Amino acid sequence: MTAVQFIPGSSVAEYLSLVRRKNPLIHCVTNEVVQEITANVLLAAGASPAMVVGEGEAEDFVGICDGLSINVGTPFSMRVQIMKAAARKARELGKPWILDPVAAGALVWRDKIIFELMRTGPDVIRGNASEIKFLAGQGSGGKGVDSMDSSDSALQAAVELAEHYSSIVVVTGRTDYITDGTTTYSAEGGNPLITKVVGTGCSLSTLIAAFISSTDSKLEAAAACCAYVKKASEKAASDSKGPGSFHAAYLDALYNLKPEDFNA
Ligand SMILES: Nc1ncnc2c1ncn2[C@@H]1O[C@H](COP(=O)(O)OP(=O)(O)OP(=O)(O)O)[C@@H](O)[C@H]1O
Ligand SMILES: Cc1ncsc1CCO
Ligand SMILES: [Mg+2]
Repeated sequence: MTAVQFIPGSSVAEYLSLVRRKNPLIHCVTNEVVQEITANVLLAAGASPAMVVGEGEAEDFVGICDGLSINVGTPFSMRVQIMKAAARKARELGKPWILDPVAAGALVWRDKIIFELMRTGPDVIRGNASEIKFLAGQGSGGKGVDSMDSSDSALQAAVELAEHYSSIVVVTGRTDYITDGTTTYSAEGGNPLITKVVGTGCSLSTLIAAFISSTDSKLEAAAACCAYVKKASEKAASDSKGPGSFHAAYLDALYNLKPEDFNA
């Protein structure tokens, strides 16, 4: 059994402050569905998004950005070449990068791409429970892009995946687990309404890129990011009537939450 610890509020405050101070530039190679929420989540939290996806410039931009987020949500051959080249460049330059393995387990072509990207050494792999279980050799994936499993049931898979790829693994759900295979943090709370807004997982991955780009303590920073998002999700749910108003309230909550709010 893996021992799990909470990320303390003081750490959430510390890493959120670092993001706000550094305002990291995050290179997003993500899917068509979530471009808007991804850019706005980064801005609201205090980072700077840039969707540089052209074949002539994506690789060069890795040299300019502070962190890279790769999301395989809507792959096609040119996009795949660009993702692989950007990932290799990040590895070569030592730039932090995160992989979001959207719908892992659902489609053979996509799975091959995901495994190749995982072998390129992401600092963090962030997925929902079904994705993480599949990648660890358990289960057959979710319902398309959605999870069919609880994050509790994926904790052991996350630990094994982290050990195997020497990467941090974040598995999200009712409870988020953040592990490097040795130390495991959890972030609890939030509100299930967040799952009714598309791209909240994808944009979380990109926000984790911003947090890990702001410090060398990447595991703690990734856990702090999850706890920050859980709190914003709670606040947004209490200020909204359904998915539409939640979307706006969530951006407002990310923007208005202050590091001091986590010290209490
Ligand atoms: N049952 C739940 N209760 C509270 N929060 C949840 C629940 N399920 C997921 N979340 C939160 O929703 C966010 C997205 O996680 P999820 O596991 O749904 O990602 P995802 O399936 O990759 O999302 P997407 O593909 O739509 O971007 C995370 O912040 C997570 O903590
Ligand atoms: C709905 C959807 N389809 C491909 S990617 C994506 C965004 C959520 O992962
Ligand atoms: Mg996802």
